Amino acid sequence: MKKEACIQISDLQFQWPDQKETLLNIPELIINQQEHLYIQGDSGSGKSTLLNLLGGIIEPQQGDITILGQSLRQLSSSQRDHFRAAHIGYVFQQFNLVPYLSILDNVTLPCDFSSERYKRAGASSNSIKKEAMRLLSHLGLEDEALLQKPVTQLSVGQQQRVAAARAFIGSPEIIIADEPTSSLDANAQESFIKLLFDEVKSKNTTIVFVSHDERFIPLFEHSIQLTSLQANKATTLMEGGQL
Ligand SMILES: Nc1ncnc2c1ncn2[C@@H]1O[C@H](COP(=O)(O)OP(=O)(O)OP(=O)(O)O)[C@@H](O)[C@H]1O
Repeated sequence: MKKEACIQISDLQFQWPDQKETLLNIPELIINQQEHLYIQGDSGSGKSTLLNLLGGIIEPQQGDITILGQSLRQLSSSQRDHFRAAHIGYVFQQFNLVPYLSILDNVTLPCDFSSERYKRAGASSNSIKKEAMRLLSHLGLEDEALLQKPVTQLSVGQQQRVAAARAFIGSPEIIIADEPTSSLDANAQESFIKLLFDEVKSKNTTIVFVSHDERFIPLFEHSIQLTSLQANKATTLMEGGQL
């Protein structure tokens, strides 16, 4: 059976206003549902810019990005915000947990911004709180005493698991993970990646993962390398095993 495209990029060019050259030039990229994309590149090569384009936070000067069959170009800025909240979960390098919210309230936060995520989380486990507990438990955080702690008192690895549970709640079709393992040691990185892939296996989820750690490339069907302008080269894109 033919898989549906989850992310489709065609003829994309992007340049920041103060830059002299095109930062990103991606003629074509198709990621089907349940396939995963690994993005690597030097500092300044445009990784975060590409993630922002995929999330519809910024718009390209040329070309089109279609997510789950919806061209982002056809949406207004507020429609793009709504679309992003409903369909994309984020895990950031610094986790971005809200310090004055409990662990559970941090995890359920995306459900406050998207009725779709709220409904899907409730449907998975009868209530969004139960779904948050299920995700935390699956990610190795089930100790009741631990869950009472303020997020500021969690270890880096624990904070990262809370951030991952928050990304997964309400089953968004895409998880964008921007260097999520960079603050962990090598063993913790591997176990985190395993948990991430375990959770997506049962769902129709695509992971877009930015990292410098090439150990993880074999887990991804697609990998691209962005080249930095500072290196005085044109931005290039290589896909699928050319790395
Ligand atoms: N809002 C912005 N306005 C203007 N230029 C920007 C903006 N954001 C990023 N840039 C520039 O675009 C280039 C790519 O930046 P970007 O943050 O996408 O790179 P990156 O690959 O994510 O880097 P890093 O690995 O250091 O996070 C850099 O030259 C940066 O200065």
